[in-house]
Amino acid sequence: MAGQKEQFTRFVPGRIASFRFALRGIRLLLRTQTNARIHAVATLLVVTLGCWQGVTAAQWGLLAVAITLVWLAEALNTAIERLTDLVSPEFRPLAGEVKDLAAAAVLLSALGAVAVACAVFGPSLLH
Ligand SMILES: Nc1ncnc2c1ncn2[C@@H]1O[C@H](COP(=O)(O)OP(=O)(O)OP(=O)(O)O)[C@@H](O)[C@H]1O
Repeated sequence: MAGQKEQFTRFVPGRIASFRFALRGIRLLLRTQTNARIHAVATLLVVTLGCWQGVTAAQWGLLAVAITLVWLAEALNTAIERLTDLVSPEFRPLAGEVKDLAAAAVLLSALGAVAVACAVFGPSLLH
């Protein structure tokens, strides 16, 4: 019983520390990546438009998935870029391909988000 309590008292600060590391990653993303700041503005615009248009719960779900995928791709792209610079600071075709592929993930997710935004907001904006 005492052991379980001790484990729990160690578990909670560990989880809080992990959460703080993740928040540090988000701050790093916003501070260093112009694209992340563009995503932040786009996210605010979409949420504002969604509130203004009174979109349905299902549409909010679609928008949330699309927005999350773009942020996820941007965070992983930044991590991959940094890891590539760490492993291969010199110019290497393979390192370039790794970065291009990571950038492709961001572009694909952004195109998907534009498609979702068009499907959700298009009909009401056109009328
Ligand atoms: N070490 C390298 N070897 C070969 N090509 C590279 C290397 N580093 C970068 N490149 C090429 O330059 C491109 C831009 O790389 P860079 O690290 O500057 O990303 P970035 O433009 O800062 O990306 P983002 O705008 O997402 O931050 C890569 O997609 C890749 O084609």
